[in-house]
Amino acid sequence: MSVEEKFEKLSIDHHVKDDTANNKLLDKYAHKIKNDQFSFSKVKKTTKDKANRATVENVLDPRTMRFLQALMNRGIISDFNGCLSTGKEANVYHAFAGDGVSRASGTLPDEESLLARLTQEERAVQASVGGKKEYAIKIFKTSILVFKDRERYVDGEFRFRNSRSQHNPRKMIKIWAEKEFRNLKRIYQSGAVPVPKPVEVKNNVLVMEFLNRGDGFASPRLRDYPYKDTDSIRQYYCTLVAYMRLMYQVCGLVHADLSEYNVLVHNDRLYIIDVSQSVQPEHPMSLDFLRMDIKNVNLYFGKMGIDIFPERIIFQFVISESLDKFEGDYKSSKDLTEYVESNLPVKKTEQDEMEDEVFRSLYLVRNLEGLEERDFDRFTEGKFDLLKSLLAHDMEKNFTAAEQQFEFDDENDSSSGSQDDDGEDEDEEESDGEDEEDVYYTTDDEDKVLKGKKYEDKDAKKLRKQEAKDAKREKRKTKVKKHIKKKLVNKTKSKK
Ligand SMILES: Nc1ncnc2c1ncn2[C@@H]1O[C@H](COP(=O)(O)OP(=O)(O)OP(=O)(O)O)[C@@H](O)[C@H]1O
Ligand SMILES: [Mg+2]
Repeated sequence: MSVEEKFEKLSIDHHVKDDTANNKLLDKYAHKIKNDQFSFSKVKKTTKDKANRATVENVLDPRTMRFLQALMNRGIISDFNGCLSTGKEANVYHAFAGDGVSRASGTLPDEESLLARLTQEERAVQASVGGKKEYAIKIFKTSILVFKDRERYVDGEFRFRNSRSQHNPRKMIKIWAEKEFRNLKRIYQSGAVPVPKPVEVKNNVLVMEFLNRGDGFASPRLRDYPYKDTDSIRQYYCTLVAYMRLMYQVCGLVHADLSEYNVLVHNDRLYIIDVSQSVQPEHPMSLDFLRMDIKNVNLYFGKMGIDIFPERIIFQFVISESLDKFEGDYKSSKDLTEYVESNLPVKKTEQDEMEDEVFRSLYLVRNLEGLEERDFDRFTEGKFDLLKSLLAHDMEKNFTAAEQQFEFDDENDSSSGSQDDDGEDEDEEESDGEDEEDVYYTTDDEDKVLKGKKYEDKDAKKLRKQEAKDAKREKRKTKVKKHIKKKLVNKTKSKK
């Protein structure tokens, strides 16, 4: 029996509906996907049979299988078990940790054990009796439909920006998995917000700690969590609001897909998952993503029948730099709840709802530096809302959307010298065929980042350099040209 056949035999625990919907969507638009160029270049480059790249469940193509086998060979994982979830962008599998001992090179992995599937009960027994560490393995799909949607998160994210890679699904997926790994690591190391511990990433395969409910099942999503009472709903709500602020202020990230589906309740604490799309506050759309996160969280908890806080006030709470820092215990949901409750008023009146509606329709920019040329007309027509007041001032000024005024930050004007206008650009230093490199990132206890083969320090250095370069380039991209800024300021002055 072929590997693919064996894999098809594995049953899928849940999300089956999602998968059917996904397939329907894929069928409907399959003819519109232009993948001829992609397969053509691949065929040209290699003499391998196209079947080598065929995927099982859109995920486990032979190459991915080889990575999994390599993980087993290196003793990172032992048994690779069943599928925990089949989602839009990735499948998540269960595996037991290996003994950490590399098999002699050339040892062929045992295909049987790679595809062996344990029942939940067997997993629970092995974990409790054998004391085995469990991992969740997230394998990103290389489907082009899904991949297309990712660009807006990676565009403008200078840590991962690599324009050429963005047109190559394989490279893109690698960036995506790496992005999730690095975001997880950043949050995990902060200690402020619970996330599964990241273990390793290689191409489209991410290994992390498995959050176990204790009986072989994964810990439940917030969406499926059986709350004890209203108090516990309220406490989880406040904790999640606090986590948004801590993620922003301490970890420097906006989740960008936060909802009851991407939060697990593990050992009575909320764990944030699915951070591949999370962006830094510098990302041009970070505030839009944050607003969306807040809306999702409020929508869910509002439906759960508790009092919620106004969206714009949560927004301000998350980004305010002048607000007192949280000084309680990160692990205490009581402390987190108190912190949130003492800073945020409950949403009560119709006026509050109206204000939130206006807030949802606002066009968010970070400041005048983030104003793009194409927005100039909208701005001058008065349709453009600059949230400078919201960004710059603190809670005392209790932001009301209706009171907003345009404000200009011209303090950096002198720094935008004439070089702004010459559009000079640095050379792009991008290497092709990157996806062929055997690069691993791992997190061990000393936070040592290991990289595969001979590229050990070179890669880290390259990445750091690229980040700095991209940051500069990104800044230039969104900088308003000096003459436009002048026009803009003059125009507003004359309006006053
Ligand atoms: N570390 C983990 N421990 C336990 N279960 C996990 C872990 N990571 C993910 N899961 C399970 O897998 C599901 C999907 O994970 P995730 O949200 O990261 O992937 P996804 O592809 O974005 O899924 P979707 O498209 O459905 O949002 C989660 O809802 C959760 O049930
Ligand atoms: Mg998810």
